Amino acid sequence: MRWERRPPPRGADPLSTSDAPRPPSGPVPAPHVQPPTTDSPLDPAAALSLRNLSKSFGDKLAVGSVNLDIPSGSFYGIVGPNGAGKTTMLSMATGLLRPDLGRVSVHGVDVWREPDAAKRQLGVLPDGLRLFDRLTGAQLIAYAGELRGLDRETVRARTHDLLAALGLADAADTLVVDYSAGMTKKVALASALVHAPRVIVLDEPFESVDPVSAAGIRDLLTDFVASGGTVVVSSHVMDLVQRMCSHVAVIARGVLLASGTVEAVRAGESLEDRFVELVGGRQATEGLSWLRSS
Ligand SMILES: Nc1ncnc2c1ncn2[C@@H]1O[C@H](COP(=O)(O)OP(=O)(O)OP(=O)(O)O)[C@@H](O)[C@H]1O
Repeated sequence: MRWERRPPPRGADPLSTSDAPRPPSGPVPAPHVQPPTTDSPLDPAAALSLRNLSKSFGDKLAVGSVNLDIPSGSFYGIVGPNGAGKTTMLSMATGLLRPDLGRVSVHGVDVWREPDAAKRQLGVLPDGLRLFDRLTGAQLIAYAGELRGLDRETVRARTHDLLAALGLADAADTLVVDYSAGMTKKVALASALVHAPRVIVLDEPFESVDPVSAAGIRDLLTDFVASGGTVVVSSHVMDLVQRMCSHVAVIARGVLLASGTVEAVRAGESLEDRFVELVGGRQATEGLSWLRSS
């Protein structure tokens, strides 16, 4: 499918790291080059601008004072260990979860003060999204398009294009409840794209998706970025992020440890090695000696 041409991406950002407190143990500090701070104004030129974004669940700090600018036209990876706060951060950034503190804007529009205007610019694939699964794939995408105010003809044409682009044409009239996990992910992605957003935010988009479909989704996202759109993707697969993304942010225990271009963050190492260094190394498995065969 084709995407509208948009202004070219901004130049690569220098490495930046958060001014937020570091987790209590382990991480190796990254070089520190003028990151946005809690007091910096939201950056209207950024696709997403996060300031002092914070959220606790009871006593548990899920996200602590994240400051981050995601450049327009970037393919931005968010990486972190399980429970790091990625989903919580992305949910707050896209208007799905109200922050305790902080602000976020999408192309200069405040997500929590002007939610309708902000959400028109956003396409979101949340983790574990519940869908109206008694609709067919085609009906679900069309429903998402009409909710976004598109006229019937545009919805019909885009639904057709998206089903074809994501390899779901043969399942267009199948109920979503009968889709596999990977097909469900793809139809949710199609529903997030139908209104042609400027910024696409995807939480674990490749989970449960077969390699051929994953390559198709990657191509679609790469085309979208090439046409001036911005993609933000959380993933645990470092190799994929290193190959696919122009920028990356590393988050652990709710704190941003490093952010910037992939080249700058990995600093000559593989992203995976750098990630392990930043988040505090591997976990010991000595305690599982009973699991080893004798
Ligand atoms: N609704 C909730 N209620 C209570 N605690 C929550 C809730 N959502 C998240 N948390 C906690 O907040 C922390 C961050 O969770 P989050 O889902 O944002 O992490 P994540 O980086 O997306 O993890 P994963 O990679 O495993 O998906 C975790 O400790 C989690 O247990």
